[in-house]
Amino acid sequence: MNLWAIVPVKPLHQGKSRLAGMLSVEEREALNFSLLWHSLEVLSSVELISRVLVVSKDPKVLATAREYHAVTLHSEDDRLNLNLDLQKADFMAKWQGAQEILVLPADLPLITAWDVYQLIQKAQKPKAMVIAPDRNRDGTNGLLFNPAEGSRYSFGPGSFERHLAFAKKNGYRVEVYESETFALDLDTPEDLSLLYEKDPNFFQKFAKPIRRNV
Ligand SMILES: Nc1nc2c(ncn2[C@@H]2O[C@H](COP(=O)(O)OP(=O)(O)OP(=O)(O)O)[C@@H](O)[C@H]2O)c(=O)[nH]1
Ligand SMILES: C=C(OP(=O)(O)O)C(=O)O
Repeated sequence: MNLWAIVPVKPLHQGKSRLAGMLSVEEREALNFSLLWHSLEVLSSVELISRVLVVSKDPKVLATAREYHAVTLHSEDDRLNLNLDLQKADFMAKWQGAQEILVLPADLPLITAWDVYQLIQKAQKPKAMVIAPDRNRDGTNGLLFNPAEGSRYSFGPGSFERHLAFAKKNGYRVEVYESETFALDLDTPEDLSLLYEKDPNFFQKFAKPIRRNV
C-alpha cells in the first residue's frame, strides 16, 4: 500500500469567498490558514497515509505544507482550476509511486485522524472508490481511489453525483462514506453557524495561526 493524500488549496486571500458577507478578507485569510493547518495536523497523524501532497498557487500555503513534510506542487496557471490542479497533483503522486490516492479538500474543520482512518478502511478491497458527500449530498468532501490508476476528478457543484456515476461506469465498487464530521465543509454562512454550534473551540484554535502571522 502506498497511499497519497492530495490537498488542493486556493490562495489564502481568495478562498472562502462565499463568506465575504460575514468575514473580512483578513478574517477569511486567517480562517483559510487555520483550515489548512487543521488538515495538515490531521493527515500527518494518519499512519496509513504515506505522503501528503499540497497543490496551490500560494507560496505561503506551500511553505506551511513543507513544515509538515508534505510534497508540494506550485500551480502556475493564470486561472484557478481545481480539477486541473488535481489532475497535475495526481500525475506527480503516481510518478512518485502512489498506488492509491485520497483527495481531501482543505475546508473540513471537524475531521479527525480517526475519521480519515475509517474512510480509508472502506477502500481496502480494490477496485474501490470511496466518496464522502457533503451534508447536502451535493459536493464531495473526500474521494479515494484504490487503485489510483484510472482516477478522475470532477469537483464543482453537483460533484457527488458525477463521482458516483463515474465509479459505476468504470467498474468500481462504490463506498459512500457517511460521516457527520466529513459532511461539514465550510462554504456558506449556514455552514459557519453549524460549526459554531458543533465546535465553538474551533475559533479559538484559529486564533493561533493569526498570532503566528503577526
Ligand atoms: N489548488 C487549488 N485548490 C482549489 C482551487 N479551487 C478551490 N480549491 C480548494 O479546493 C477545496 C474545495 O474548494 P471550495 O469548497 O470551493 O472552497 P473555496 O474555493 O475556498 O470556496 P469559495 O471561494 O467560497 O468558492 C478547498 O480546499 C479550496 O481551497 C483551485 O483552483 N486550485
Ligand atoms: C468543489 C466542491 O466543493 P464545494 O461544493 O464545497 O464548493 C465539490 O464538492 O465538488
